[in-house]
Amino acid sequence: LPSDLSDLPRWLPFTILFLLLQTKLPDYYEVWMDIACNLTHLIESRTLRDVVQKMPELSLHHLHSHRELRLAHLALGVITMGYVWQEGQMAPAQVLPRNLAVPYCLLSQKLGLPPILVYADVVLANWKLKDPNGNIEVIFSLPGGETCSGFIIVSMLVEKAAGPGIMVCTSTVPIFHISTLRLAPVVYVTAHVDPTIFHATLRIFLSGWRDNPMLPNGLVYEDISDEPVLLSGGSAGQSSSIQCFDALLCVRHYDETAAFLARMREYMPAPHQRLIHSLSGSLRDFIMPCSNPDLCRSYNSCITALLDLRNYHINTVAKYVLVPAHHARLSGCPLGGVGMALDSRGAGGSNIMGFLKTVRNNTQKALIAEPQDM
Ligand code: HEM
Repeated sequence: LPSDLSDLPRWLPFTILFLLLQTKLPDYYEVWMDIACNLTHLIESRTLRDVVQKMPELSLHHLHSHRELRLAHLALGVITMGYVWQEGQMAPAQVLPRNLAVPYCLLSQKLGLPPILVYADVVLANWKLKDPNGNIEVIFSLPGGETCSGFIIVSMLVEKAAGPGIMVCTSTVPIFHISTLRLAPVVYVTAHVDPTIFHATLRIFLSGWRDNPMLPNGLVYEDISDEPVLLSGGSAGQSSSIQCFDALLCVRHYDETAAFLARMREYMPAPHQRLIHSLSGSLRDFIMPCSNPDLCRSYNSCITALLDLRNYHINTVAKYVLVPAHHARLSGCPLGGVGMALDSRGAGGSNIMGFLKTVRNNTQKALIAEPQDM
């Protein structure tokens, strides 16, 4: 376990679900909050870039708690995505202006996060209670209306469902309790996320500036670095929960697949990275030679749960990325070949289906032969 247990509340993704109810920043940051809250409107009226350019350059001195820092990172993250992609994929901004770039990079440095919207922002830190019954809603939305909020909330519910599993990972409770992990919330995607809107709108605002043909050289953060910076967009590949399960259950990935997942870890909060690292052990090697059928079955049921999730996810990606891309091509979408640049590649520039199937197959390979009951 990470040695610094004072990290604990920040350490566990699911804990953030219960603790990060910060929805306001000190008044000094009103301008950031106003822009982030009105993002969709400002993008649709194509005025966001003008508004951002006129924004004063704020200092970070009035941000005190970790929660305030995280909320500010989320706010500047959505503003940055809106600024870069306001005009669509065809005309991304090449330079992030100083009044946004400087506080955003300083804040990112403070938090140990990259200066781009990450999963830990847009999902883990982007929710608030809607009513006393525990219903939730997003704090900031990107364009895409209910599809956007639905996508964020479904991902958040997956994190919440993963919570008890993470709890087991960090305790000495017998492993078979992990098989109680239920990732059923992912099925809500189809009810709340419209494939066409996801594909044509939301996906663009989550795109980054690494391996992205629309911003091949990256983005210049004015007065931070003269050289453009390359950063991947937001992806649930940055979910620390799923990587925690892989680590604990010893699901091994290789070559480019492992490299991509490792790169996604760099977009997670440092305490989450440390947790994943500390869980990577030899549980499977311990179970393998053991002849206890219950233990083997419990282990396999965990792997099967992960496998089911990944199979479901592959079908979802086909429905939300590949099918709409095909329709757009058939209908002679005005974006032509250029706008489709993201279709066969994920947010990280990976070949989507090949990558996801390899991850799934590696999960399957972790299954172990169960000994006969004694
Ligand atoms: C409309 C719904 C979704 C779509 C279209 C989608 C799309 C993708 C794509 C294209 C990738 C490839 C890597 C990348 O481009 O970054 C990916 C990876 C991944 N996604 Fe999703 N995703 C969806 C929902 C979710 C949800 C709700 C979760 C749960 C938190 C999730 C978890 C993951 C994980 C963990 C990976 C890394 C590969 C793995 O470990 O299996 N995705 N997703």
